[in-house]
Parts: sequence; structure tokens; C-alpha cells
Amino acid sequence: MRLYRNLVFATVDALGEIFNEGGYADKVIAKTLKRDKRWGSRDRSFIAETTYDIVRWKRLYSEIAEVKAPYSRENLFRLFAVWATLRGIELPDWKQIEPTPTRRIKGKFDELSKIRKYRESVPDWLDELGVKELGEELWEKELHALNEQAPVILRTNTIKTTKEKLQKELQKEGIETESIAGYPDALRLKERANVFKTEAFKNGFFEVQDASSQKVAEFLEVEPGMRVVDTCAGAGGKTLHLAALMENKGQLVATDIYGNKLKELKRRARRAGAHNIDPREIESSKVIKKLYGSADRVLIDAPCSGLGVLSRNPDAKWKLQPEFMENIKKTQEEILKQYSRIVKDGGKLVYATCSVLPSENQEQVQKFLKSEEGKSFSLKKEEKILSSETGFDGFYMALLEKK
Ligand SMILES: C[S@@+](CC[C@H](N)C(=O)[O-])C[C@H]1O[C@@H](n2cnc3c(N)ncnc32)[C@H](O)[C@@H]1O
Repeated sequence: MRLYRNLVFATVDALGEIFNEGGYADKVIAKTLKRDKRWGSRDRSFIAETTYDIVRWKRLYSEIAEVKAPYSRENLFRLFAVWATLRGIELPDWKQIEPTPTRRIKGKFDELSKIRKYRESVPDWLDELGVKELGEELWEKELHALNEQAPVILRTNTIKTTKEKLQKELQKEGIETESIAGYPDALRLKERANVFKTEAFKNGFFEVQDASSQKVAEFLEVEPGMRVVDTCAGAGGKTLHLAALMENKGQLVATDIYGNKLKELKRRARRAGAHNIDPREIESSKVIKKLYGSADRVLIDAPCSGLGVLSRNPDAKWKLQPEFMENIKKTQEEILKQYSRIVKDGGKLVYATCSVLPSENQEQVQKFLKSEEGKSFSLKKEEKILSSETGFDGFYMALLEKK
């Protein structure tokens, strides 16, 4: 593989923003890719994938390169040199890249790979937490799976098309996909491609959504004509799926504390042809109180650590802090108690997270069931999805019924 100066420099700039200025990898990469209109799809995937790789393996590569935060430009080039060397790519003789002894890099890699926190590249505190929550063996497997590059999965928008028709449309645009057993609306890309550029996307025939995430809306057992509330709707990944399962019939209230996310939801809903969504920003507790006792179905896709989606969001390893973990658990507990009151008698509630930690998942549900607010609910079923078992995101979902 030949290394192109402008692509490597763009990657190093992106890494500087992520590591030194706290930028979010997805946003920084999206901005970087806008820098040069002449970049083709290969150039763009070089920048995106190399940046994600170095973010993913930050601790391991820093240890090998003997560099520390805050990273000087010279140090960022060192990290890049480690990345290239470990992939067998010949380093160019640019002045920014010092001659790096390949044998030394590989030797250090072999030595550090014996220790999990370096091999899987995680901060000490997170490694300790993972072991405490899942046990040594399961954490090791899960962490390894979460360091793999995530596959690209689409969810067919059944409001507008069928999976078979979508597959043909994409094929016409040069994109090959395959079905996934057990996931009725999902298609997996055989090769990575920028699906957002396709006519099929512009026409609202699909959304990009991980296979595990596609299970959540199904778990809620919605039916056309119901009154459903998606309490932590964000930009609407699951809201849009719920709308499709409800066949656009009934009422789907989508709330979130961030109005800008709901704006994005509205845009996506228009593209998807979903007409039964009523977005409501939670500006005060009144917005939720007004909904008490009114819904057949309630989804709480709770804010969480996001540890189950590390494969698509590897910078969370470095951005998460122990204090955040404590606070988010309190938020989850409060949200469950408050938002469960939206469910009417005989109605159902799904509590879901994209975390693999029992303390954010089954332990929260158990605590809720023992609380005053949870007394009238019973647990119907729950599913713990591990990335090491499915190859998709780590997720948790529980279906509760109100007596
Ligand atoms: C896991 S994300 C939701 C993802 C979204 N459901 C989807 O499928 O695309 C959690 C969401 O909860 C929102 N949130 C955080 N605290 C909240 C609260 N107290 N009430 C409602 N939403 C909240 C966040 O803004 C975020 O959008």
C-alpha cells in the first residue's frame, strides 16, 4: 500500500483534534472528510478507518511508540508509524516520519500483547470494572469482540419497501447485501460502502442500524393504532422502526431532553415517510407528567455507558470516566421510576441500553421491580446480547408489563 501525504496529514490532524481537544471521533472524521472534494471513496475510507484504528488502539500504540498525552504533532506521526508498521506498510522517507526500527515495534507489540489492558487497549479502571461486572473470562472475550470493526447493517424501511426490493435497488447501485437469519428487516453489506450517497437512501428505503438495535423496537410488541411513547428518542433510530412496525397508524410520541436531536428525528421521519410521530422536547417535568397513564407501550432506550457499541464508537474508551458511570446509573434509575408512570394499566414497557454491564441492565430492572413505582410491573422477558456471541453490538432489553 502506498501512503499519500495529504491523506496521512489529514489523519494526523484528525487524531490531534480527538486526542488533544476532546473532539468526538465521528464528528471530527466527518469534518475532515469535507476538507477536499477531490478525495474518492478509497481516500475517504483510508482517513476514516486509519483514524478509527489508531483511536481504538491508542493505549497499545502509545506504549509502543513511548508517547503520552498531550500528543505533539511529532508524537501523532509516531503513532501513525506504529499503525503502518504493524500492518506491514512501508514507511515513506518524509521528514515528519522518523526512521522507525520495524523489529523494535514488532518486538514491543509481542511483549505488550501478553497483558490484556495493552492488548485490548483499555484504561485500567475500565478493565477492572469489566472484570468485576462480567468476570475475567467473559470480559476478555467481550472486549476482544468490541475491538473488531463493526459490520454495516441496514434496516429496511417497511413503510416504503420490502427487504427483497431494497436488496435489488442497492444491487443496481453496485452495493451487494445479504440477509441475516433472525433479523427480519436487516441487510448486511458484503463490502463497506458509503450507503448515504445512494438513491435508495435518499428515497428513505432504509436506515443504517445495527442488528442488535433492530431487536429493541420489536421487543416492545407494538401494533398499528396503539399509543406509544419513545421517551429517550434521540435522533430517532428506534422511533422510525416503531413507526414502521405500527404501519404508520396510531400515535407515536417521541421525547428527549435535546431539541436538536428531535430536529434530526423530524428530518429522518420525513425521508422515511413516517407520519405518526409527534416529537416533544422535555423542557420541564410537565412534558412527561402530561403523559402519565396514557400509553399502551413505552420505550426507555436509556442513556448509558455505550460499552456495547465500542466497535463503532471506540473513543468512548478514552472519554468515559468512573464518575460518569456512577451518575449515569442514577439517571437510569430515576428515568425508569418516572417514565414507567406513562404506561397505562395492562400496558407494556421496554427498558433497553447499549451496554453490556449488569449494573446498567438487569440490576437496574431488579431494583426498579422492588421499588414503589415498580411494584405494579412484572418482568415478561429479557435479552442480554453480547458482541462476542453475535458479532453485533452489545445490548440489553427487558419487557415489563403493568398489571
Ligand atoms: C441511547 S440514546 C437514544 C438513542 C435513540 N433511541 C436511537 O435509537 O437512536 C439515549 C437518549 O436519551 C436522551 N436522554 C438523556 N437523559 C434523558 C432524560 N432525562 N430524559 C429523556 N431523554 C434523555 C439522550 O439525549 C439520548 O438521545
